[in-house]
Amino acid sequence: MDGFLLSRADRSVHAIGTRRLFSDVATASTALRRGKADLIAGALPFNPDRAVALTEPETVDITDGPWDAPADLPDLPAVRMTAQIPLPRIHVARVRSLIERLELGEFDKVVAARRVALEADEPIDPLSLAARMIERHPDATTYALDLSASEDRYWGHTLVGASPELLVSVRGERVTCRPLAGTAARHTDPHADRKAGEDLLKSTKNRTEHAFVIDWIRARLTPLCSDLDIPAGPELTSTPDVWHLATPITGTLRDPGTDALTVAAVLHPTPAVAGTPTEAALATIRATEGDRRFYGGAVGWCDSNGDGDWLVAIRCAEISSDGLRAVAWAGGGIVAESDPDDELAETTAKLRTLLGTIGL
Ligand SMILES: C=C(O[C@H]1C=CC=C(C(=O)O)[C@@H]1O)C(=O)O
Repeated sequence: MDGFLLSRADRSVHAIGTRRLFSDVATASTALRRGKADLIAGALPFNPDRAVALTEPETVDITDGPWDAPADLPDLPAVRMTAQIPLPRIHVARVRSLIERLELGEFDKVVAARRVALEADEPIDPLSLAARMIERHPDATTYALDLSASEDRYWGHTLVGASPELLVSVRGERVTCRPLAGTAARHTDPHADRKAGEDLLKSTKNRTEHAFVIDWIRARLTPLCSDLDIPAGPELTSTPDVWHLATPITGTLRDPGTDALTVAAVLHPTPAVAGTPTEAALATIRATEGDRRFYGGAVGWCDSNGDGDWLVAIRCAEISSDGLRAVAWAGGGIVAESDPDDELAETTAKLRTLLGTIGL
């Protein structure tokens, strides 16, 4: 796939071609400010020290409403799961040992993720997968983008997902964030489903997990924003697969010249994907999981006015250049009160976003 797609219910951005590559956020932001680029689109990796995948595209098509997929996209092939990394029982054991370290006070929160490897006999077309995700997750922001602009090992790889989590949106001076943290699986029985949501909203463990994210966003936005409006407690939101705790946050940029890409880089990685304190969480994630690549990163666009939308790159898969292999990730925030088996079940529910879309 050549290009970038970000589709949500009210608006979609579809960009094609590469006019220019950017090695880091500062260079990209400077190009926008100096009028050397009209729009930059792409992704920041989970690890802020690794290479970004940011480009100025050749053409950009911005339309109202979700992306209107062409009728001639190839069908999605049958896909099979070939590995779970780590094995589910190892994920449970890993979470158990993280809880021990949390109880000792080594850190306050850490996000533990696992991944599944997928194989197909025919290529998975990233845009076909995106079109299917838009249908199945109309309230999420579906994204699909070429990662080739990053390091060579991403040549021809694409990232496709449907994220429910807005990292930041900037329109003029107005900044909006909608962090998520705290999860419960949905149920088919409406009564049980409603109760699962209500229980989540009351859960001290989940509210604690959520509060770390809000504290981080408050601390990172305070130097950048005046009139920061952060509700006292979270609200409930849902995807077809899970309930989440969400907090809608708004603020006004002190310097109207601050662009959306810069704000995204200041906020990333929030404790919704890393943990608290951030450095200790990142070191632990690196040691246990290795490189998360672009899972848990940020994906979005920013124009020369500084406006833009950046989503947390979750509920996604990275597809190989031949389209025959993919890796999907899901993680969950671990705090001292977490239960290891529940955490495994939570990642399974989150993986449904991707796996359910491809018929697994
Ligand atoms: C890290 C993920 O979800 C984040 C977003 C919402 C809820 C989360 C949680 O409850 O742990 C996570 O912070 C993921 O989907 O892989």
